[in-house]
Amino acid sequence: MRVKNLELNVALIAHDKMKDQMVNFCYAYQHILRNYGLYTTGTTGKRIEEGTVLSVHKLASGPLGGDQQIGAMIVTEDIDLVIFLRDPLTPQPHETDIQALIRLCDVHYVPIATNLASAEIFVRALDNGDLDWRKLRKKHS
Ligand SMILES: O=C(CO)COP(=O)(O)O
Repeated sequence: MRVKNLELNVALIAHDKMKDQMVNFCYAYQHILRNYGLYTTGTTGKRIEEGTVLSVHKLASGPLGGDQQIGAMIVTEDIDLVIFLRDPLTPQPHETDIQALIRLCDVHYVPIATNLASAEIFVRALDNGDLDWRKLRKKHS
């Protein structure tokens, strides 16, 4: 049996048109995701909890500052992987917050998947232990 690993935390965020995709993704990988601390923007988290067995920590809704709250957690090394299913075809009122979040991932060496194809690879990598190096980074931060 796998020991629950709360040392690594995953952020899950989806724009409105991508929320069904996010719920389906979380449903398919809930056996992996349930082993990690899960942090979401507000509406994404609500949808994930309605559609899966997962419990998540819900922050503010994205347009109201949720992306910035996740960004602050990245700065303190409290987020180790970001799955952000962005809608590339719809302008967002908080585009600057979105860009800031992506930038902080690059600053702090946090892997970020912005579409389903990369999300699947990353979640399997997480399960394989490929992101365990993040624990060392947290330890020394
Ligand atoms: O807008 C978002 C990310 O930029 C997502 O926010 P919600 O999960 O609250 O819809």
